[in-house]
Amino acid sequence: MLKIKNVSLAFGEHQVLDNLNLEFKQGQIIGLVAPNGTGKSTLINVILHNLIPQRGEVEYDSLTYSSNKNEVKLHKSICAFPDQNDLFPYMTGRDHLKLYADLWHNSSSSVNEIISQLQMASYIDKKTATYSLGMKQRLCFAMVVAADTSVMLLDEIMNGLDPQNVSLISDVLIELKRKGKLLIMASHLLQNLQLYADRVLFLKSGHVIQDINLQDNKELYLKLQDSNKVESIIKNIKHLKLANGLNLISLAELDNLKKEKLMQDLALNLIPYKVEPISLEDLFEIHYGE
Ligand SMILES: Nc1ncnc2c1ncn2[C@@H]1O[C@H](COP(=O)(O)OP(=O)(O)OP(=O)(O)O)[C@@H](O)[C@H]1O
Repeated sequence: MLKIKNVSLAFGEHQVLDNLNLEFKQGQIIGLVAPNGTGKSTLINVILHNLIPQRGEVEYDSLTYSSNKNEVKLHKSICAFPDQNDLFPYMTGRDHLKLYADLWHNSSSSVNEIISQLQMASYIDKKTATYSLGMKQRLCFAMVVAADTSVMLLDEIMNGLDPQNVSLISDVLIELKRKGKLLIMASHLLQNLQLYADRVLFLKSGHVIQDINLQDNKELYLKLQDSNKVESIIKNIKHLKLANGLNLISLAELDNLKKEKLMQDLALNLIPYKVEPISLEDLFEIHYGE
Protein backbone atom coordinates (compact mmCIF):
# COMPACT_ATOMS: atom_id res chain seq x y z
CA MET A 1 0.00 0.00 0.00
CA LEU A 2 1.29 3.44 -0.96
CA LYS A 3 0.17 6.24 1.36
CA ILE A 4 0.35 9.99 0.92
CA LYS A 5 -0.01 11.35 4.45
CA ASN A 6 -0.89 15.00 5.10
CA VAL A 7 1.32 16.14 2.23
CA SER A 8 1.61 19.88 1.61
CA LEU A 9 4.02 21.48 -0.83
CA ALA A 10 4.30 25.11 -1.93
CA PHE A 11 6.66 26.85 -4.33
CA GLY A 12 7.02 30.22 -2.59
CA GLU A 13 3.47 31.53 -2.09
CA HIS A 14 2.03 29.01 -4.53
CA GLN A 15 0.42 26.13 -2.64
CA VAL A 16 0.53 23.25 -5.14
CA LEU A 17 -0.39 20.35 -2.80
CA ASP A 18 -2.52 21.17 0.24
CA ASN A 19 -2.71 18.53 2.96
CA LEU A 20 -3.24 15.58 0.62
CA ASN A 21 -4.19 12.22 2.10
CA LEU A 22 -4.41 9.28 -0.28
CA GLU A 23 -3.98 5.51 -0.26
CA PHE A 24 -3.26 3.38 -3.30
CA LYS A 25 -3.54 -0.41 -3.54
CA GLN A 26 -1.47 -2.77 -5.70
CA GLY A 27 -3.02 -4.06 -8.93
CA GLN A 28 -4.63 -0.78 -9.87
CA ILE A 29 -4.14 1.94 -12.46
CA ILE A 30 -4.65 5.38 -10.95
CA GLY A 31 -5.16 8.34 -13.27
CA LEU A 32 -4.18 11.87 -12.23
CA VAL A 33 -6.20 14.42 -14.18
CA ALA A 34 -6.09 18.23 -14.15
CA PRO A 35 -5.28 21.10 -16.49
CA ASN A 36 -1.62 22.00 -17.13
CA GLY A 37 0.25 23.37 -14.15
CA THR A 38 -2.07 21.99 -11.45
CA GLY A 39 0.34 19.70 -9.59
CA LYS A 40 0.25 16.21 -11.18
CA SER A 41 4.01 16.06 -11.79
CA THR A 42 4.63 17.64 -8.39
CA LEU A 43 2.71 14.82 -6.70
CA ILE A 44 4.64 12.21 -8.72
CA ASN A 45 7.92 13.90 -7.74
CA VAL A 46 6.93 13.86 -4.07
CA ILE A 47 6.22 10.11 -4.27
CA LEU A 48 9.68 9.69 -5.82
CA HIS A 49 11.33 11.94 -3.20
CA ASN A 50 12.63 14.24 -5.95
CA LEU A 51 10.65 16.95 -4.17
CA ILE A 52 10.40 17.04 -0.39
CA PRO A 53 7.09 18.35 0.93
CA GLN A 54 7.08 21.04 3.62
CA ARG A 55 4.61 18.90 5.58
CA GLY A 56 3.61 15.25 5.54
CA GLU A 57 5.23 12.12 4.18
CA VAL A 58 5.02 9.29 1.70
CA GLU A 59 4.86 5.73 2.99
CA TYR A 60 5.17 2.51 1.02
CA ASP A 61 4.96 -0.91 2.66
CA SER A 62 5.39 0.78 6.06
CA LEU A 63 8.65 2.53 4.99
CA THR A 64 9.10 6.31 4.75
CA TYR A 65 11.96 8.36 3.28
CA SER A 66 13.35 8.90 6.79
CA SER A 67 16.92 7.71 6.11
CA ASN A 68 19.24 7.04 3.18
CA LYS A 69 18.85 3.31 3.81
CA ASN A 70 15.05 3.59 3.52
CA GLU A 71 15.39 5.73 0.41
CA VAL A 72 17.44 3.01 -1.29
CA LYS A 73 14.86 0.39 -0.26
CA LEU A 74 11.95 2.52 -1.49
CA HIS A 75 13.64 3.19 -4.80
CA LYS A 76 13.92 -0.56 -5.33
CA SER A 77 10.11 -0.64 -5.36
CA ILE A 78 9.31 2.62 -7.14
CA CYS A 79 10.41 3.54 -10.66
CA ALA A 80 9.43 6.57 -12.72
CA PHE A 81 9.14 7.03 -16.45
CA PRO A 82 12.47 8.59 -17.49
CA ASP A 83 12.73 11.86 -19.38
CA GLN A 84 13.69 11.48 -23.05
CA ASN A 85 16.47 14.02 -22.44
CA ASP A 86 18.08 11.58 -20.00
CA LEU A 87 18.67 8.95 -22.70
CA PHE A 88 22.32 8.43 -23.65
CA PRO A 89 22.55 9.28 -27.38
CA TYR A 90 25.47 6.92 -28.15
CA MET A 91 23.99 3.91 -26.37
CA THR A 92 21.46 1.62 -28.05
CA GLY A 93 17.91 1.08 -26.84
CA ARG A 94 18.89 -2.44 -25.78
CA ASP A 95 21.73 -1.03 -23.63
CA HIS A 96 19.19 1.20 -21.87
CA LEU A 97 16.84 -1.71 -21.21
CA LYS A 98 19.70 -3.85 -19.87
CA LEU A 99 20.80 -0.96 -17.65
CA TYR A 100 17.36 -0.62 -16.07
CA ALA A 101 16.87 -4.39 -15.73
CA ASP A 102 20.34 -4.81 -14.18
CA LEU A 103 20.01 -1.81 -11.84
CA TRP A 104 16.77 -3.08 -10.36
CA HIS A 105 17.22 -6.87 -10.64
CA ASN A 106 20.78 -7.72 -11.52
CA SER A 107 19.39 -9.65 -14.47
CA SER A 108 18.46 -8.69 -18.01
CA SER A 109 16.65 -11.92 -18.85
CA SER A 110 13.35 -10.11 -19.50
CA VAL A 111 14.77 -7.70 -22.10
CA ASN A 112 14.08 -9.77 -25.26
CA GLU A 113 10.50 -10.38 -24.22
CA ILE A 114 9.91 -6.65 -23.63
CA ILE A 115 11.44 -5.78 -27.02
CA SER A 116 9.08 -8.14 -28.78
CA GLN A 117 6.04 -7.13 -26.68
CA LEU A 118 6.59 -3.46 -27.53
CA GLN A 119 7.54 -4.25 -31.14
CA MET A 120 10.92 -2.53 -30.95
CA ALA A 121 13.09 -5.17 -32.66
CA SER A 122 13.69 -3.15 -35.84
CA TYR A 123 15.45 -0.30 -34.03
CA ILE A 124 16.45 -1.46 -30.56
CA ASP A 125 20.09 -2.09 -31.56
CA LYS A 126 20.57 1.39 -33.02
CA LYS A 127 21.92 4.35 -31.03
CA THR A 128 19.11 6.39 -29.45
CA ALA A 129 20.43 9.54 -31.19
CA THR A 130 18.81 8.12 -34.35
CA TYR A 131 15.37 7.60 -32.75
CA SER A 132 12.25 9.65 -33.47
CA LEU A 133 10.36 11.20 -30.53
CA GLY A 134 7.81 8.36 -30.58
CA MET A 135 10.56 5.70 -30.63
CA LYS A 136 12.27 7.38 -27.66
CA GLN A 137 8.95 7.56 -25.80
CA ARG A 138 8.35 3.84 -26.33
CA LEU A 139 11.90 3.08 -25.15
CA CYS A 140 11.38 5.15 -21.98
CA PHE A 141 8.24 3.16 -21.24
CA ALA A 142 10.05 -0.12 -21.97
CA MET A 143 12.75 0.92 -19.46
CA VAL A 144 10.16 1.14 -16.67
CA VAL A 145 8.80 -2.27 -17.71
CA ALA A 146 12.37 -3.62 -17.56
CA ALA A 147 12.81 -2.19 -14.05
CA ASP A 148 9.72 -4.27 -13.15
CA THR A 149 9.13 -2.43 -9.85
CA SER A 150 5.92 -2.84 -7.83
CA VAL A 151 5.10 0.85 -8.23
CA MET A 152 5.43 2.63 -11.59
CA LEU A 153 5.01 6.40 -11.90
CA LEU A 154 4.08 7.28 -15.45
CA ASP A 155 3.92 11.00 -16.23
CA GLU A 156 2.41 11.65 -19.69
CA ILE A 157 3.71 8.44 -21.24
CA MET A 158 1.39 8.70 -24.25
CA ASN A 159 2.71 12.14 -25.35
CA GLY A 160 3.63 12.22 -29.02
CA LEU A 161 2.58 8.62 -29.72
CA ASP A 162 0.48 7.64 -32.73
CA PRO A 163 -2.80 5.74 -32.11
CA GLN A 164 -1.18 2.35 -32.80
CA ASN A 165 1.48 2.93 -30.17
CA VAL A 166 -1.05 4.30 -27.70
CA SER A 167 -2.97 1.06 -28.12
CA LEU A 168 0.18 -1.10 -27.84
CA ILE A 169 1.22 0.60 -24.59
CA SER A 170 -2.36 0.49 -23.24
CA ASP A 171 -2.33 -3.33 -23.63
CA VAL A 172 0.95 -3.54 -21.71
CA LEU A 173 -0.46 -1.30 -18.95
CA ILE A 174 -3.40 -3.68 -18.53
CA GLU A 175 -1.03 -6.63 -18.34
CA LEU A 176 1.13 -4.88 -15.70
CA LYS A 177 -2.00 -4.19 -13.66
CA ARG A 178 -2.94 -7.90 -13.89
CA LYS A 179 0.51 -8.76 -12.54
CA GLY A 180 -0.30 -6.70 -9.43
CA LYS A 181 1.67 -3.52 -10.21
CA LEU A 182 0.47 -0.18 -8.92
CA LEU A 183 0.55 2.28 -11.82
CA ILE A 184 0.06 6.00 -11.19
CA MET A 185 -0.25 8.00 -14.36
CA ALA A 186 -0.80 11.62 -15.24
CA SER A 187 -2.51 11.83 -18.61
CA HIS A 188 -4.38 14.27 -20.81
CA LEU A 189 -5.68 11.45 -23.07
CA LEU A 190 -8.92 10.99 -21.18
CA GLN A 191 -10.67 8.60 -23.58
CA ASN A 192 -7.60 6.38 -23.44
CA LEU A 193 -7.33 6.58 -19.64
CA GLN A 194 -11.00 5.62 -19.37
CA LEU A 195 -10.18 2.29 -21.08
CA TYR A 196 -7.93 0.96 -18.33
CA ALA A 197 -7.91 3.19 -15.22
CA ASP A 198 -9.52 1.79 -12.08
CA ARG A 199 -9.58 5.07 -10.24
CA VAL A 200 -9.13 8.67 -11.35
CA LEU A 201 -8.25 11.67 -9.20
CA PHE A 202 -9.14 15.17 -10.36
CA LEU A 203 -6.89 17.84 -8.82
CA LYS A 204 -7.57 21.53 -8.25
CA SER A 205 -5.98 24.15 -5.99
CA GLY A 206 -3.88 21.60 -4.13
CA HIS A 207 -6.79 19.26 -3.40
CA VAL A 208 -8.38 16.16 -4.87
CA ILE A 209 -11.78 17.48 -5.94
CA GLN A 210 -13.06 14.12 -7.19
CA ASP A 211 -11.84 10.58 -6.58
CA ILE A 212 -13.82 8.32 -8.88
CA ASN A 213 -13.81 4.53 -9.05
CA LEU A 214 -14.49 3.76 -12.71
CA GLN A 215 -15.69 0.22 -11.97
CA ASP A 216 -18.58 1.70 -9.97
CA ASN A 217 -19.35 4.38 -12.56
CA LYS A 218 -22.39 2.71 -14.11
CA GLU A 219 -25.18 5.32 -13.75
CA LEU A 220 -26.51 6.11 -17.22
CA TYR A 221 -26.91 9.60 -18.65
CA LEU A 222 -28.65 10.78 -21.78
CA LYS A 223 -26.21 13.07 -23.59
CA LEU A 224 -27.45 15.70 -26.02
CA GLN A 225 -25.54 18.41 -27.87
CA ASP A 226 -27.06 21.85 -27.25
CA SER A 227 -29.33 23.55 -29.85
CA ASN A 228 -32.43 25.76 -29.66
CA LYS A 229 -34.62 22.74 -30.23
CA VAL A 230 -32.88 20.68 -27.54
CA GLU A 231 -33.12 23.60 -25.12
CA SER A 232 -36.90 23.82 -25.59
CA ILE A 233 -37.36 20.02 -25.31
CA ILE A 234 -35.44 19.72 -22.01
CA LYS A 235 -36.42 23.04 -20.42
CA ASN A 236 -38.61 21.31 -17.82
CA ILE A 237 -36.23 18.42 -17.23
CA LYS A 238 -33.39 18.50 -14.70
CA HIS A 239 -30.15 18.59 -16.68
CA LEU A 240 -26.55 19.65 -16.41
CA LYS A 241 -25.23 21.84 -19.21
CA LEU A 242 -21.46 21.59 -19.72
CA ALA A 243 -19.23 24.36 -21.03
CA ASN A 244 -18.70 22.39 -24.27
CA GLY A 245 -22.45 22.50 -24.99
CA LEU A 246 -23.25 18.93 -23.94
CA ASN A 247 -26.39 18.42 -21.82
CA LEU A 248 -26.40 15.53 -19.35
CA ILE A 249 -29.67 14.07 -18.04
CA SER A 250 -29.52 11.39 -15.37
CA LEU A 251 -31.87 8.60 -16.47
CA ALA A 252 -32.17 7.35 -12.89
CA GLU A 253 -33.71 10.69 -11.92
CA LEU A 254 -36.35 10.72 -14.69
CA ASP A 255 -39.74 9.09 -14.09
CA ASN A 256 -41.00 6.76 -16.84
CA LEU A 257 -43.58 9.20 -18.18
CA LYS A 258 -41.01 11.98 -18.63
CA LYS A 259 -38.54 9.51 -20.12
CA GLU A 260 -41.09 8.32 -22.70
CA LYS A 261 -42.10 11.87 -23.66
CA LEU A 262 -38.45 12.92 -23.96
CA MET A 263 -37.57 9.97 -26.21
CA GLN A 264 -40.60 10.70 -28.40
CA ASP A 265 -39.61 14.38 -28.74
CA LEU A 266 -36.05 13.45 -29.65
CA ALA A 267 -37.23 10.92 -32.25
CA LEU A 268 -39.79 13.30 -33.78
CA ASN A 269 -37.19 16.03 -34.14
CA LEU A 270 -34.48 13.62 -35.35
CA ILE A 271 -32.14 14.73 -32.57
CA PRO A 272 -29.11 12.47 -32.07
CA TYR A 273 -28.24 11.41 -28.53
CA LYS A 274 -26.10 8.95 -26.62
CA VAL A 275 -26.90 6.96 -23.48
CA GLU A 276 -23.80 6.09 -21.45
CA PRO A 277 -22.15 6.61 -18.07
CA ILE A 278 -20.49 9.95 -17.37
CA SER A 279 -17.06 10.01 -19.03
CA LEU A 280 -13.74 11.44 -17.85
CA GLU A 281 -14.10 14.10 -20.57
CA ASP A 282 -17.52 15.09 -19.15
CA LEU A 283 -16.04 15.29 -15.66
CA PHE A 284 -13.13 17.39 -16.96
CA GLU A 285 -15.68 19.84 -18.44
CA ILE A 286 -17.65 19.87 -15.19
CA HIS A 287 -14.58 20.61 -13.08
CA TYR A 288 -12.57 22.88 -15.37
CA GLY A 289 -14.87 24.08 -18.20
CA GLU A 290 -15.47 27.82 -18.41
N1 LIG B 1 10.61 23.97 -9.39
C1 LIG B 1 9.54 24.76 -9.40
N2 LIG B 1 9.61 26.03 -8.93
C2 LIG B 1 8.54 26.84 -8.92
N3 LIG B 1 7.31 26.48 -9.35
C3 LIG B 1 7.18 25.23 -9.82
C4 LIG B 1 8.28 24.30 -9.88
N4 LIG B 1 7.83 23.14 -10.39
C5 LIG B 1 6.53 23.32 -10.66
N5 LIG B 1 6.13 24.57 -10.31
C6 LIG B 1 4.76 25.11 -10.43
O1 LIG B 1 3.89 24.23 -9.75
C7 LIG B 1 2.66 24.13 -10.44
C8 LIG B 1 2.36 22.66 -10.69
O2 LIG B 1 3.28 22.17 -11.65
P1 LIG B 1 3.23 20.66 -12.16
O3 LIG B 1 4.39 20.48 -13.07
O4 LIG B 1 3.13 19.75 -11.00
O5 LIG B 1 1.86 20.67 -12.99
P2 LIG B 1 1.19 19.52 -13.88
O6 LIG B 1 -0.20 19.35 -13.39
O7 LIG B 1 2.06 18.31 -13.89
O8 LIG B 1 1.16 20.22 -15.31
P3 LIG B 1 1.32 19.62 -16.82
O9 LIG B 1 -0.01 19.03 -17.18
O10 LIG B 1 1.62 20.84 -17.59
O11 LIG B 1 2.43 18.62 -16.80
C9 LIG B 1 2.80 24.97 -11.70
O12 LIG B 1 2.19 26.21 -11.47
C10 LIG B 1 4.29 25.13 -11.87
O13 LIG B 1 4.60 26.37 -12.47
